Amino acid sequence: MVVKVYGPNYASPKRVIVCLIEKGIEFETVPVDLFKGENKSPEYLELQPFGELPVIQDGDYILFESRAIIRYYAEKYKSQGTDLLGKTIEEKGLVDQWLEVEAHKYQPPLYDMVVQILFFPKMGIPKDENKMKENEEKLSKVLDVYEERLSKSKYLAGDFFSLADLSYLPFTQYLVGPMEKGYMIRNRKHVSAWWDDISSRPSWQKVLSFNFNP
Ligand SMILES: N[C@@H](CCC(=O)N[C@@H](CS(=O)(=O)O)C(=O)NCC(=O)O)C(=O)O
Repeated sequence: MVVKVYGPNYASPKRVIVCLIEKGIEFETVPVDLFKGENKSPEYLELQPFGELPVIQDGDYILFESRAIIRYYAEKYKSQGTDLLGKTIEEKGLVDQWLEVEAHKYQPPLYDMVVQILFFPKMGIPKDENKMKENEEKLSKVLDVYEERLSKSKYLAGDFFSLADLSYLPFTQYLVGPMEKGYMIRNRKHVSAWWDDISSRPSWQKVLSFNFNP
């Protein structure tokens, strides 16, 4: 059964897509246009009651929350493609730790900035400069922790690329790309080297090359 990924144009679904590519899992995409409110349609809400992207359909199995989805496929296809979970229970613990840090410390301030810089202008909503400054300061403190960690370890969970690193790809791409805040990465030597390493992976380059139809 081919996995259906809803909302390929957006960052959280890309977190799932890059994982499927790393694992060599066949998928197809179903466009969902947030600006047309298609994520609030009854059909979509039937799949994802919070009306957020992504959701996947794998036969009768439906799953939402991008990090739950990548954990599911990393486990289900553990012996296929790149091992993204670590080998020992201690490594798995560190993968989970840095995945949780990404979800609860890195993503929230960055998501607020993404919405303000990339979404608000399309919706005619003015930026809140104070909020932007506050979020950039929060994100900067989190990146300082990564700089320290990555001065001791090639990847966040250890000397292997894992879900913990993969999870950072979509939104950090926004940061260094359309948000024009790449200096937050480049000003940190070890974070910069880590970003160059993970973002140059063929899987992520493939995601960037897709011309997903909105
Ligand atoms: N924790 C969720 C967050 C999903 C989420 O916020 N998705 C955004 C799209 S993206 O910018 O994260 O890619 C969305 O649907 N936003 C529309 C909305 O919240 O109504 C996940 O990781 O799947």
